[in-house]
Amino acid sequence: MTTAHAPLPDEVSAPAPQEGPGPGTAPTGPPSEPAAPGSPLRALLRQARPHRLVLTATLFLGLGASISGLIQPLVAQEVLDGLSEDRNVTTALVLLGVLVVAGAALTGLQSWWQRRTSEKVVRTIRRDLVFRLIRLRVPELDRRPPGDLVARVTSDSAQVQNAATEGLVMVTNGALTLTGAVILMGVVHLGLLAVTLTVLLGVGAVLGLILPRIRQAVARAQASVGAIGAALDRSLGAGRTVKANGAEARETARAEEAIGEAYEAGLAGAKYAALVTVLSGVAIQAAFLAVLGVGGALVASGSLAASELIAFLLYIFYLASPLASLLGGLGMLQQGLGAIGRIEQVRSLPVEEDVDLPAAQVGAQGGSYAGGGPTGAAGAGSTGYAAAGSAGRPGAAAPLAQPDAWSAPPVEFRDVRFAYPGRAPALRGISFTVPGGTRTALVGLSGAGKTTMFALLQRFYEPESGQIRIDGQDIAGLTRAELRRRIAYVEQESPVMAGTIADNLRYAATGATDEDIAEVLRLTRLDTLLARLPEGLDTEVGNRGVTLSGGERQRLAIARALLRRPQVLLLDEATAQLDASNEQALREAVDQAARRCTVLLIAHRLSTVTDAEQIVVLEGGSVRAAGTHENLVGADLLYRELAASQMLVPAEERPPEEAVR
Ligand SMILES: Nc1ncnc2c1ncn2[C@@H]1O[C@H](COP(=O)(O)OP(=O)(O)OP(=O)(O)O)[C@@H](O)[C@H]1O
Repeated sequence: MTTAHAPLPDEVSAPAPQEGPGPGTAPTGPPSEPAAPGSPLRALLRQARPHRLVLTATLFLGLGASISGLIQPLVAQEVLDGLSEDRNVTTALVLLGVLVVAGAALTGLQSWWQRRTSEKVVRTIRRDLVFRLIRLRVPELDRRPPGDLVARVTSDSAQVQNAATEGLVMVTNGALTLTGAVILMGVVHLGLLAVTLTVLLGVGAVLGLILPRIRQAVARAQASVGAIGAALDRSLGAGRTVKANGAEARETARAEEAIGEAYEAGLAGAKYAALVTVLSGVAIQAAFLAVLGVGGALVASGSLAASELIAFLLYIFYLASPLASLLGGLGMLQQGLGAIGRIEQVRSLPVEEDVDLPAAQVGAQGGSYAGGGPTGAAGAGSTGYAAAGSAGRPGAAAPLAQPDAWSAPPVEFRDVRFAYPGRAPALRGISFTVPGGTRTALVGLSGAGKTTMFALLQRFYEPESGQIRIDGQDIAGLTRAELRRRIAYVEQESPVMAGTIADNLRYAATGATDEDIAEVLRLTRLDTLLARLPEGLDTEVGNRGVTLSGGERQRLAIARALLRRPQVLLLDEATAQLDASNEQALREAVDQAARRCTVLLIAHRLSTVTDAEQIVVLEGGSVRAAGTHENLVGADLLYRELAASQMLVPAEERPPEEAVR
C-alpha cells in the first residue's frame, strides 16, 4: 500500500459535513478537505462557554482578593495609629486578620477554580480529538502523519488550555477595571482623559500590529512540534529499517530541522511577548508624561487645580495593573488562537459516524463532545464479546467446536470500480462470487489490487461504482459497525499488537471463555507453541508481535479472528517464506476457518491455496481468470507462470496463449 502524507491546510474551524451510513452517501472522490476557515476566536470561546459561570465567579473572586488587599493598608494604618494613641485596636486587628485570611482564601480559590477549569477545557479538547482521530476515515488517515495528529492532542490542546480560561478572565478583568478607571478619570477632567486616551490608543495601534504576530509564531511553533512528532513517528515506526540502512544521522537531521524551526518560532513569539510587556510599561509612562505636560500647563494657566492634576496622575498609575492584565491576557489569547486553528482542522475532518462507540463516550456525548461530536449511530459496547450476540453478529453464539452452527454467507463483487485519489484506477470492474463457506484465493502480481479489494469490503473506501454484496445485501446499506462485525481481517503486516498472547486473543472478544481460547488455539495449532512458553497465555509478544515468527503471528491473528465468530474471514497472507511445519499449520488454520465462515485469502504462496475451492487471478485491477488450481494451471498463462516460479508446476509446460482470458 502506498501512502502520501499531506499537511493539513492552515486554518479551518467549521466542521465538515458528516457522511451518513447509507448507500450513496459516502464520497467516492478524493478525500474531502476541511471546510473553509472559520473564526478561531469563536472556536476558542466555544471551549470556554460551558465554563462561563465558573469563570465569571473566578473573576469576582479575583476582584474580591484585590479589594481585600487594597483595604489592608488602611486597616494596618488604623492599628498603628491606635497603638500610638493608646486606643483599643482589637477590632482593627481582628478585621486585619479576617482581611488577610479572606484575601488568601479568595486568591487560592480563584487559582484552584481557574486551574481546574483549564484542566477541564484541555480534557474536553483531548477527548474530542481522540474520539475523532480514532474514527477518522481511512483516506484521511492515509494522508496524514500520525505524529502530527498526536501533537495536536498532546501539545496544541495545552496551548489552548490557558487561553480559554485564564486568558479570557485576565482580558475581561483588565477591560472592566480599565473602563471603570477611564470613567473616573473622565469625571476628574475630560481634557486630560482625551490626552491619556490618545497616548493609549497610539500604543494600542502598535499592539494591534504585534499581537497577530504572536499568534502566527505560535501557529508556526505548533506546526513544527507536529513535524517533530511526524519525523519521530516515521523513524521509530521503522526503527529496524533505519538501523539496517545506517540512516540514523539522516533521520536525526530530519527531526532536528523541525526542532530548529520550533525554536525559531518560539523565539519570535517570545520576542513579541516581551515587546508587549515593554509597551504596557511605555504606555503608562507616556500617558503620565503627556498628562503631566498638558496638565502642568493647565495648572500654570490657572484653569486646572493642582489637586485635580495629582488625582488624575494617581489614576494613571492605577491603570498599570489592569493594563498589564489586559495585555497579558491578550497575549495568552493569541497563543491559544495560534493553536486552536490546528485543533479545528482535525475537528473538521470527516469521521466514520457509523462505527461503535465505547460505552464511556456514548455517556459523554451530551456534554464533552458538543459542537459536532458523535451522533451515536451505533450502540455502546457492541464491540464486546459478551454483547456480540445482541449486536447483530449472527454467528456470535455459535460454538467454536460446531462449524455447522456458524453462518457463512456468499460474497459477491459486481462490476466494482475504484481509484485512489489522484491515481489511475486500482480496480477496473471486478466481478466474481465467493460461494458461502468456501475458500477463495486472490492471486496476481504486486499492485494488481488485491489489498484494495479487502479495503473496499470493509468500507475503508467506497467504490466509484458497482456493488459488493454479502449474503445478497449491498454492504453500502449496512453501517460500518454492522459490516465490520461480520468480517474479521487478518492483515499481512503486523497482524498482532503489543501485549500478551491473551490480550491479543481477547482484543475483539473481551468475554471469551477459557474453553473458547483453548479451542481456537487448538484449531490454529498454537497449542503446541503455548505449551513451550513458560508464561503461556501471559507471554508478551513485543512490539507488533516481534517475538513471534511470521507464521505464528498470522495464526495468532486467525485465532483472534475466529473468537469473533465472523461470517467472512479476510486473510492477507504474509509474503515471507514459512517453513514446512508453519505452512502446514497455517493451511490447517485456514481450513478450520473455512469450515465456519467464508474465507477470502490473498495468497502470495500458491502452495497454501492449491486446494482452495476458487482462485481468482487479478491483473492490473481486473479479473483475468478464475477457477481451481488445476483449471488455471492449464488455462491461464499468468497463473501458470506464477505456479512455475514457485515450483508448483514444471516451467516448460506452458498453457496455450488462447486459453488466457
Ligand atoms: N492508500 C493508497 N493510496 C493510493 N494508492 C494506493 C494506495 N494503496 C494502494 N495503492 C495503489 O493501488 C494499486 C493496487 O494496490 P494494492 O495494494 O491493492 O495491490 P496488491 O495487489 O495488494 O499488491 P501487493 O501484492 O503488493 O500487496 C497499486 O498501484 C498501489 O500503488
